[in-house]
Amino acid sequence: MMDRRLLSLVPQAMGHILATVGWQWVGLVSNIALVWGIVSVLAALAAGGELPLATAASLCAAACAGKVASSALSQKSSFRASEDIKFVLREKIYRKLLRLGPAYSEKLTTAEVVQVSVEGTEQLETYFGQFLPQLLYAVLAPLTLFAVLFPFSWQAAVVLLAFVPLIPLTIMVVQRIAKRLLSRYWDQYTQLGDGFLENLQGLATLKIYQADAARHERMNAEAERFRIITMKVLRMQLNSIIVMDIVALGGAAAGIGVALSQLAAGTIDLFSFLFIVLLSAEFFLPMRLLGSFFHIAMNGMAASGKIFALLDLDEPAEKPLRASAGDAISLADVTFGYEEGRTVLEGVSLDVPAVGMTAIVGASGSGKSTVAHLMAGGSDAYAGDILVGGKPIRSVSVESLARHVVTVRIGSYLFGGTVRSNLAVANRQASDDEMWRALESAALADYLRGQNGLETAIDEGGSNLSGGQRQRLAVARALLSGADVYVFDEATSNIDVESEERIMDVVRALSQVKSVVVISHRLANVVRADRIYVLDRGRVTGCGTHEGLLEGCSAYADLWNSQCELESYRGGGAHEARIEL
Ligand SMILES: Nc1ncnc2c1ncn2[C@@H]1O[C@H](COP(=O)(O)OP(=O)(O)OP(=O)(O)O)[C@@H](O)[C@H]1O
Repeated sequence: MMDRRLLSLVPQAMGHILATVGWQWVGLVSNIALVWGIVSVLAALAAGGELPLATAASLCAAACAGKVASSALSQKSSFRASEDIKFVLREKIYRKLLRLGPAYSEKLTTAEVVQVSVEGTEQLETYFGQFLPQLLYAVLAPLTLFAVLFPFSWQAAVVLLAFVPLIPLTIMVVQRIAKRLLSRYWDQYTQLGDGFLENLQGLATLKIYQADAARHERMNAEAERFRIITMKVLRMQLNSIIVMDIVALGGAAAGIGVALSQLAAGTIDLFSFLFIVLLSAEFFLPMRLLGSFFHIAMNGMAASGKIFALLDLDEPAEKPLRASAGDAISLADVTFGYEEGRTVLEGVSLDVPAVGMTAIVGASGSGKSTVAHLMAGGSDAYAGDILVGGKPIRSVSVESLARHVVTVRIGSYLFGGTVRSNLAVANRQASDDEMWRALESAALADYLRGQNGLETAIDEGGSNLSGGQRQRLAVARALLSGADVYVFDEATSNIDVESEERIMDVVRALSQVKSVVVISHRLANVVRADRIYVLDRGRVTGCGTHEGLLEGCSAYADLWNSQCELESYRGGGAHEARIEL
């Protein structure tokens, strides 16, 4: 109930929780005083004596003022107890995701992260602001009332107090069922969120293939499963509230029954009887209210389990990477698969020198992009060694790695905004001149001069640009980043041949001063690379220069010849060499 780890997240909350309980207690004392004032008038009225109106009126007025003030102050403290939790948790989740880096999606889904950080933290607000103060108050209030009623009728006070623990006992029984049910509820909730997000992202594709109706039905089925589990949760909550009500009302009735029998026997007077009757419900109200908060708090606790599981995920070490003259990337005997039982790379060894162009070629599906994925720290789940600047990549912080290696691939994301804001993502300090130079290099400057220059509007995902323009803007952005290693993964696909040639000129110039890795289907782009690695079904089957590979690597020669045939058929004829095998 009192989760130490949750409490340690916002240590200042405990003070506000205690203040809330204190003000609630002042409210209870005011209530007792109010009942005292009313009962003294009623008892005097029944006895036919002089009415203590002046004393009762001043007591009631003071009690009412006390109730109003304590209610306002306890609400204020309750708000203070909960106000930090959302901020603290969301900040922790955000920072954790940054530290996990691109590999985070291997461990949890985006929908899961969104749900725990939005709804999960909302429910924890109730846990801190309402449930925890109520938990303490629900113990304090019956003990106070017991002490007050004991002198009037110890028997009634004992009976009333004896019924109070039955409510937490009911809560404990419900908690056992609730824990399992709520964990299933959250699983289905995140599953539904996942499906929804995916369908939304792929909506255009679903529409094109008229597959949206089938997806709609699948989502309906998932939503129905979620509805059923939600109803089960609600039913469990309602049933437990009914049980708690029966215990509370039964306890009050038992206490009143004892007091009534004592009144009939003449062992207590009317004042004592009325005092007990009017305060008996107060014994149970705090516990009963605790029961109502309990369900929201339980939901929050279930979410906190997921939040802590996320916060506890192993993260890459925080060592920064110091660039040195010998900086490069090397893979030594790397074996990797995205799924268990399916190897995508097998014993891959390759070296990327600190300066120069390294190319990776191979048939579709041979594992080229997977090598780029690992070079960018996309996964830790490989066997073998990957060294960046001579250090194991696992020991390099995500931030350092991101500054060191930049990847441009098909569909690199463009943000809604302007050309300037998209370029600033890579380098916030870049001047207009630097931005224009990068755009010039990426063969996009002429087009943008005809538009609104750096202020040209870019729609979300770059949807108002052609595929080639999108790609060229992504290349310009990468050039601005000032990284040490550039990985161009099919970065010039989607681009007309003329622009492709211009970009490849820039890539070649870049490789004179930086480390450049080029992954390209089009071998003409890598003919002048310093070293070419040939991948075949996840294995390196050749390494050398273009000329050397044509002679010594049949897989490369096959690829080259088939591309030459295709391009001469299309009338391209861009290649200067053609060998006969
Ligand atoms: N995210 C992923 N999850 C599971 N399998 C994947 C994933 N990405 C790639 N693969 C699989 O890994 C293998 C290698 O894919 P990869 O994209 O590295 O090849 P590639 O040589 O770059 O291909 P292409 O030239 O067509 O882009 C393929 O069999 C592919 O199905």
